[in-house]
Amino acid sequence: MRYRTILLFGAPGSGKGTQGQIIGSIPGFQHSSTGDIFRSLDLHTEMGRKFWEYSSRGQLVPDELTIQLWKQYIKGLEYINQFHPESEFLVLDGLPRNVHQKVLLEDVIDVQAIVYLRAERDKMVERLRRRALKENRFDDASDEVINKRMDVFGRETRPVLDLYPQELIHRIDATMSQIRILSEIVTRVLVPLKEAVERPADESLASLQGP
Ligand SMILES: Nc1ncnc2c1ncn2[C@@H]1O[C@H](COP(=O)(O)OP(=O)(O)O)[C@@H](O)[C@H]1O
Repeated sequence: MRYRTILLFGAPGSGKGTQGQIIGSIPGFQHSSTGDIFRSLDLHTEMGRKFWEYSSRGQLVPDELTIQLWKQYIKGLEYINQFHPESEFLVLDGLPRNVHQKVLLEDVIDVQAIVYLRAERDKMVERLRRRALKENRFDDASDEVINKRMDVFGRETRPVLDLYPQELIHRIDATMSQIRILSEIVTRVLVPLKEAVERPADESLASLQGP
């Protein structure tokens, strides 16, 4: 069974992580961020070193490694009973990040909606500079690395959107307040999807129970 999936899509600094964390606290939605998974690695391990090596230069970690790590992580969540794919949506943040990753994931995820958080590049660069001060992230540490990451988004990640059916894509202005962005995502995407999966079960239950 492929995971029912909502993609959180947007450039670095668009606010995917903030929204993803909040959405992940709503019952029925499992947030999974590849950036968070990478940052949780011990930098002394082979995988941790690879992450540091690429991300500190503003580059993507190689695709096979990324997908392998993510699959292990999500299987682990299923195994310890923290993710229930038969009843929950996966909210994927930071994956797929290029066309090859999209292809590698095709037999694993069933993309039912895409939330695309959009803002002008300058706005997002400004946010990343502020985040660097607050969160001490080495991939936000210099304008050079930040600009490199924005270029990678435009060149490798943004084209992925063109490969999905356009009716799945919900474009949302990432410069609005966080609560308004959340409200848009909830009403335009989460409620309709959740009600659509719950409806058949309810209806069949109702028919079992009679009038
Ligand atoms: N799907 C992915 N493929 C390759 N590298 C990734 C992927 N997701 C995250 N990374 C690595 O982790 C870094 C941080 O990612 P993330 O937390 O999503 O930050 P941001 O959205 O600000 O770029 C990326 O710059 C990249 O090096």
